[in-house]
Amino acid sequence: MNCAATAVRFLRLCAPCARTLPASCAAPELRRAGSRAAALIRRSSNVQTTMTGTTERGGLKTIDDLPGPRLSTTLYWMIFKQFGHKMHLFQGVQKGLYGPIWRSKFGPLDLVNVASPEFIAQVIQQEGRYPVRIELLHWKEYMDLRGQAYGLHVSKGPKWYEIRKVLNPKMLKLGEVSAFASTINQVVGDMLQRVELLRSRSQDQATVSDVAAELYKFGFEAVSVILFETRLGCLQEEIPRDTLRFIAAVNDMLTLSNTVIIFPRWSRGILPFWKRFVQAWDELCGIGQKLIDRRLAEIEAQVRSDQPAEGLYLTYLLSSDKLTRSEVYITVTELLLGGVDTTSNTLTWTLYHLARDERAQEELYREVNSVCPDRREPTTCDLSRMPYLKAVIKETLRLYPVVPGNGRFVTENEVIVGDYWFPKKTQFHLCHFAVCHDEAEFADAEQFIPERWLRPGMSGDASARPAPGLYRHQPYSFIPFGVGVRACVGKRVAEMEMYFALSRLMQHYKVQPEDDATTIQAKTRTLLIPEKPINLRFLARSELSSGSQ
Ligand code: HEM
Repeated sequence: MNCAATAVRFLRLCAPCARTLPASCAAPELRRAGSRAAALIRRSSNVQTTMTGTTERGGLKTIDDLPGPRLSTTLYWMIFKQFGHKMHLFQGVQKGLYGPIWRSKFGPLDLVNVASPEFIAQVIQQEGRYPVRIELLHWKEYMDLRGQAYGLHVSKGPKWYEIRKVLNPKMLKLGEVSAFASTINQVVGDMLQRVELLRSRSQDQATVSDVAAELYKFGFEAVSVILFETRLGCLQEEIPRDTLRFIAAVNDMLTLSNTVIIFPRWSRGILPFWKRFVQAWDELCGIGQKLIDRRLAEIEAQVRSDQPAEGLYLTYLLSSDKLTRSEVYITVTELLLGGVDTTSNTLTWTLYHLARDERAQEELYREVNSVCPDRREPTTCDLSRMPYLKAVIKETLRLYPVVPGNGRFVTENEVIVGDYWFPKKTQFHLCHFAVCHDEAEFADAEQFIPERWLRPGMSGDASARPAPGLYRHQPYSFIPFGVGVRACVGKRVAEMEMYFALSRLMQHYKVQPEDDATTIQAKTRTLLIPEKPINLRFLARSELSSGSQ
């Protein structure tokens, strides 16, 4: 994929104000670090705003003083060194060459890359009240073409915040999200049945091929059941035709989005991409709208017959009366876009590592089994007693931050990072992957060590391997769900899906690699995905000797 497209896709997912960090979005240590960074900026800044609102930059350097590759150098790395699909690794290479802040140009983008937790914290501190990740002008153009309302990705300023204010309470509050638990657990049950079916069909009665593709179906079904309050049948043996069309439309729109953004507007009549992009959006919105309208008709019928209209997220949105119908359509669609392959790829990488790390897998199994003996289905309350489970997911997100780079297009403020001054409308690229893999931030950074997320003594296993210093890291060195008011709105839902799915998979199966010798690398297609299919063996614990059950 073109490097500009890849960069754009990074930034699409990734986008606002540490000063207004809500409790739901950031851990206390993150907020403390945020205030430290703000104090640092205030102290070190010698920028003064004059009466006319212009800024004297004092002794600070500007964007033109930043080191960074020429376009020809970038192209050389992309094409000849084959970093086009390894943008996550490219962050580290460039950091090694230019230090923790550098400039790079990709197609239409002029990026300031920051790759240290301190600098990331400084950008976030100055991002303003209504942060933006990147301007998606082609999405806006589509919405204008169809006269549609703007959703989370196109709305700006207070309008964006109004939408977030409606979405947040039912998505980010732990207590509220628990209402989704039993529904998610049903979907997990279907996923387990599908694993059984696939095993039974495999030659060795154990292997599931392309685990990421299977978990994608799980991710799609799990988030859709909350958003549309309808089962789509993604995990059935025969996936319904409309569901297949829906899945294809999501893929097409996201893929074409990356192509369309890099071509100038005048090429739209000549090249086929814009037309196909519009078709994909039409299909996606059409199916989404149909699902929402169908559910709305059911709710209206319930209300007419004096039955309580109980539902999950859609009922809440429709009944909140704070969003127009058109805003509900687009918002639900955007939640779906953010919520499928993020969760599924994280789960895939988790299983991949556990399959190769018997000790960690057994530690996890022991924990799940001690909290929920005899394969009892875990509840949200049980999850709170599974620190190792959470540590395993965190460690996976550190090694494979599924959104490896985030973005901030800072429009409200001039920004100071280190001893550089940047004008308003500077596009920052926050190199999260590079930071997560930096030895200076994480001891044994390339190793899968869930214990680093446990406080000393939290793991039940005396032979666990944490070493002194393993537990410490700077809070902004690990922000897989982003940070601030613009952070991921689906974080709680994603965690719940992953915790239930992983704990129940562990209750039933011991996971092994199909082939020990093959390691599978990550590649970037916006998200960090496996470069080739991951096949795993799922050995039924009920058939194993009692020691490893
Ligand atoms: C492992 C799972 C997930 C990861 C790692 C993840 C990560 C992220 C990141 C890094 C951002 C950008 C945040 C920022 O700019 O500070 C984001 C935004 C977003 N995520 Fe997630 N996400 C995940 C799951 C989900 C799920 C399940 C949903 C939907 C239910 C979702 C919906 C969204 C939406 C709508 C945005 C844009 C929010 C806005 O711009 O206001 N995500 N996510």
